[in-house]
Amino acid sequence: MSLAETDDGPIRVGVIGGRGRMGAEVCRAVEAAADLELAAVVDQGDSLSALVDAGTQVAVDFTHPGVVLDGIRFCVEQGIHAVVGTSGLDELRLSTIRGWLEPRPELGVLIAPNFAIGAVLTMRFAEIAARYFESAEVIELHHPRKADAPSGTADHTARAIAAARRTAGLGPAPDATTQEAAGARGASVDDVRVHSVRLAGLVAHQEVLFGTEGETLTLRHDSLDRTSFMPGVLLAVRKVSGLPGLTVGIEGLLEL
Ligand SMILES: NC(=O)C1=CN([C@@H]2O[C@H](COP(=O)(O)OP(=O)(O)OC[C@H]3O[C@@H](n4cnc5c(N)ncnc54)[C@H](OP(=O)(O)O)[C@@H]3O)[C@@H](O)[C@H]2O)C=CC1
Ligand SMILES: O=C(O)C1=N[C@H](C(=O)O)C[C@H](O)C1
Repeated sequence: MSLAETDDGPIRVGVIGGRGRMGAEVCRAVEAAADLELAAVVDQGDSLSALVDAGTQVAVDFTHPGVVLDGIRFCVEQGIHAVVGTSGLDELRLSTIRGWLEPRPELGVLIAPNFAIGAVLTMRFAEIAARYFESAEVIELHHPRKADAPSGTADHTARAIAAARRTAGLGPAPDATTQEAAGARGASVDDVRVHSVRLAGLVAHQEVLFGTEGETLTLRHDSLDRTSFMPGVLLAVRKVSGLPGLTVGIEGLLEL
């Protein structure tokens, strides 16, 4: 039996980055779920082979953009399904992962920029709203220990807005700025401005601002605690073995 096959017992879950902020929360959530078993916890300095030794069927990765590909590649080579929350997986990296999966059509890798239901809905609402407004900007706000900027969620949101604007035939958002302090207008992600705030006391938050003649629309989501991500992570863990290939986002699992 390959590691990814189930024997109708609890799903054996391994957590990569299991001593980090998200990884530790995932370990607690898995331990509290009757249909899941925490089989292995791997962190910096540990060998990924512990996942295999423990008979891991689904690995969950919350590590760092610099190492996430190593974990995914290892899982695919070892026949372990993977659920990945780590940010920094751009289109180029996604196509590399698709290439690794080609010889393993039975395996599932699910990557989500954000597992919180409110964040998933915010991205969907933003995509719907985008074509009705001349202007759109994204502000993401996070805890100061976050390694990357902008956040994966903001990057995904901005690209979804940009795609919807293109489909609607909208041109660039109006902006007459000719003089600015470096960074004052944020980063340009697919021509959508994204502003990153890092502030002690915050967890993970995002505002999407839309504006047109005489009105604005603001979408805001707040993850006040990392437990907000757990229902989405556990849903992905339960479903990934039935989703062969690469899946991006949990929208499909929520039937949005
Ligand atoms: N998709 C989503 O819903 C969410 C995604 N995230 C993303 O998840 C990632 C992790 O975030 P967070 O938990 O806050 O970060 P942390 O830094 O708290 O956790 C990452 C953990 O991974 C460990 N690690 C580093 N390298 C390796 C390696 N090669 N093998 C195994 N473990 C390793 C780190 O160890 P050490 O500290 O020693 O380096 C650390 O314990 C980020 O990319 C973040 O953006 C976060 C929240 C929600
Ligand atoms: O690092 C975090 O904390 C988070 N990272 C993800 C991202 O980069 O979008 C998801 C969420 O914003 C929390």
